[in-house]
Amino acid sequence: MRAGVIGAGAWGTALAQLLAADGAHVRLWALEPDVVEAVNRDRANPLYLPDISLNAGIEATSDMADMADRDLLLVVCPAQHLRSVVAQAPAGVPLILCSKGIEAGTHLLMSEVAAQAQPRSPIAVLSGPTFASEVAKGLPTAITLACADAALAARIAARIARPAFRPYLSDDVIGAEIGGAVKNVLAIACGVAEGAGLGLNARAALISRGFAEMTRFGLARGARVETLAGLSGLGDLVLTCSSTNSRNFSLGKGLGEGQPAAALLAHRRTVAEGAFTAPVLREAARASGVEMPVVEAVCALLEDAAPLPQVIDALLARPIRAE
Ligand SMILES: NC(=O)C1=CN([C@@H]2O[C@H](COP(=O)(O)OP(=O)(O)OC[C@H]3O[C@@H](n4cnc5c(N)ncnc54)[C@H](O)[C@@H]3O)[C@@H](O)[C@H]2O)C=CC1
Ligand SMILES: O=C(CO)COP(=O)(O)O
Repeated sequence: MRAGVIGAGAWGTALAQLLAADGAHVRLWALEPDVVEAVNRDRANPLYLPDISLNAGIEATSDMADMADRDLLLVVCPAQHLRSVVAQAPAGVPLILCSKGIEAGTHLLMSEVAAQAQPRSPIAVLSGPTFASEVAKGLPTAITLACADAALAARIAARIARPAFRPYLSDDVIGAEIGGAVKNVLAIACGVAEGAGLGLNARAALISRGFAEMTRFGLARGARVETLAGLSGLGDLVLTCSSTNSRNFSLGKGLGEGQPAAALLAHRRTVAEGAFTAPVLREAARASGVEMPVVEAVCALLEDAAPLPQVIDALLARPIRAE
């Protein structure tokens, strides 16, 4: 299968590197002409994935028409741009969605957005605990590949699996997407706990109670609990809530240290999806009557709606209830 990757940020570049590891030709669409030039001329993407020497099989382009001869397209743009990016992609080619988020305004998951933007294209979702730099270096990684069509999932898995990159198959597309979207918001919360010096007990509490929120929201949207407890849910939650390698965790750490959200978010080149997902998730959860107090707290901090001590006190003062 001839693969194309749409989006040359850290994750798209790392996935192109993975797919080209066996000498295969991979076409990589980048928004920025500088990125196209650096990949083709220097075999590098210093803007988004520094210190990685890229495989010779990667050919970058800024022309979406160059994707027309691909058998498979990995979509790796920020979630809020997925609709417009997918609309430009060639029709009818299987799309593997790698972005993590929920669309603002519509509350749609990426598979739902892509189905509207390219109704003829089969859809799969690739999501899990996968820091781009580690995948690019060939470090061992496992990931969920979710697709309603088992035969297509098997074909994709055969194309993307490597000795150190292990996809696990699922038919729960919604579940795989909800885990990836919600964990980014919870990683901000854990970053706040780190930045504010609240300790490791607080982090473990946020991970566990955050997972309860993810599960409530996921079940309301038709996800299966075992998907949420798998790589794309709990697995990614644990990864992103534990390390400053996560942009979302780092953003939260800044908030916890008392830096204003507006300053932290201004002029960011790399994407911290949780900042975009948080208000959308709050709206979607409220609309379906799902309680998400940790998500509400993250929104309050991102919007500078209340001082940090007050947000922490409000979470701790919630009524005692059954776990
Ligand atoms: N970096 C990682 O380790 C992982 C990232 N992801 C997800 O992949 C998606 C992309 O993230 P990264 O590759 O990390 O991005 P990044 O933060 O490294 O780079 C930003 C990307 O946004 C693109 N962009 C900016 N404005 C755009 C526009 N108007 N239209 C289309 N694209 C635009 C840039 O061209 C660039 O590719 C996100 O949803 C993220 O959550 C998923 C797994 C791992
Ligand atoms: O999704 C990721 C790892 O699975 C990357 O997390 P960040 O976007 O927080 O860096």
